[in-house]
Amino acid sequence: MPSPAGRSAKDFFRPLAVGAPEPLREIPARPSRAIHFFDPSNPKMAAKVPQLTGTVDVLLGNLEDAVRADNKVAARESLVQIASSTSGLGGPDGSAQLWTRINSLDSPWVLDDLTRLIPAIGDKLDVVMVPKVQGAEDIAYVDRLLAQLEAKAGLDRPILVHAILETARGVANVEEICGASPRMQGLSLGPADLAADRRMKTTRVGGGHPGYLVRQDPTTTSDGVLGQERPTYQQDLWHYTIARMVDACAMHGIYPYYGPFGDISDPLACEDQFRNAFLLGCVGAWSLHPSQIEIANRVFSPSVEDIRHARRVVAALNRQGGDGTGAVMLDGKMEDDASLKQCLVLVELAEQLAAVDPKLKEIYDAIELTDE
Ligand SMILES: CC(C)(COP(=O)(O)OP(=O)(O)OC[C@H]1O[C@@H](n2cnc3c(N)ncnc32)[C@H](O)[C@@H]1OP(=O)(O)O)[C@@H](O)C(=O)NCCC(=O)NCCSC(=O)C[C@](C)(O)C(=O)O
Ligand SMILES: [Mg+2]
Repeated sequence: MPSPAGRSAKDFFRPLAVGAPEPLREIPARPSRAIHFFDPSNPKMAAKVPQLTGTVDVLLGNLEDAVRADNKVAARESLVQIASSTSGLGGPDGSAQLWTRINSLDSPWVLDDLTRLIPAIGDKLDVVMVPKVQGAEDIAYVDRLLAQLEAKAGLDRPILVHAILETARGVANVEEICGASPRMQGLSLGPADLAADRRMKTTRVGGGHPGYLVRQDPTTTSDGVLGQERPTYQQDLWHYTIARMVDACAMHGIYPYYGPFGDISDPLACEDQFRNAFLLGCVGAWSLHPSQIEIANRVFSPSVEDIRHARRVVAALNRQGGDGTGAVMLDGKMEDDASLKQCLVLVELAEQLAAVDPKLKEIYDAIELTDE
């Protein structure tokens, strides 16, 4: 049966152009807690890139929305200059990955974005983020074009593709988008465009809304008197979409990300939104302002408490049988093969992060287990 992208199984991992690099069989789990957006045409932001390189997992040169139309060419050219001149940025050995968000596929700029960037800095670019992806056909278009450009540029490493879900059709097609190409690295939520496309009645870039709530039922006393207290609980507008993204990504072995939180002045709500996404299965979020990098780095790194608990569960199950099967009691709770698997998710993530973050390594290494 053909894949959603129309390719048979035997052709799925064939390069789409003669001389293009072999597609990857597995998407590497490179830490990407914060994808930090900068406008390369903004001199102040561009000047901050070298100092951010050691502090953030991913730097993304944004060419799409938030870059003025009359700055599109300047942004593209400045990105070429920044990628060529910043040490430690991009490529397999970069201390920060280099991503770009190209203009949308129906825009007048996108063809020049790709034909300019790939030959000039294709060896540095790790991931191309494609906005407003509607279905597998959009990924197929970018996939073939990237293969042609990689072959022409003589690149030996395939550039990966990340799709933003920001239309109702994109959400409806989320599974086929994730499976459309071996280049697919992950998905981000685009809450602002998605809200507009869905005709939601919000005006924010991500985050909640005080009107989206549930209210507790009225309470009555034993005398039948109606109580006045009716607490309300704000709900998460993005839960449904994030949950769909997480399942689609897990099914295809790629990575889900929350996306942007536009209220820079509310770090607490930003942290909560990021943490919800982390707990549901996302590996990172976007940072739009330098102040959001620390929030994402902290939230998307497992806590000391989680790692201590996870290691205790691993140790307890190993003590029992050595192969991690069976059931044990720890702190009054049953732990078994399935809770072990959850704990291993956290332990493996901590190892990946410690490999790139020396401060975190020190913190995780210092955790002591009190059990015998
Ligand atoms: C919000 C803004 C206007 C506040 O910018 P500001 O200059 O007013 O803020 P500030 O607090 O005064 O900035 C302090 C310093 O940090 C710099 N700075 C500030 N931001 C950055 C940055 N990102 N990277 C590097 N440096 C930055 C800024 O230039 C300044 O430098 P200075 O100390 O030399 O004066 C600004 O931060 C910004 O433009 N951020 C990026 C916005 C962006 O990329 N938006 C697009 C992604 S969200 C989106 O597209 C939606 C989506 C997914 O498509 C969909 O939901 O549909
Ligand atoms: Mg958008």
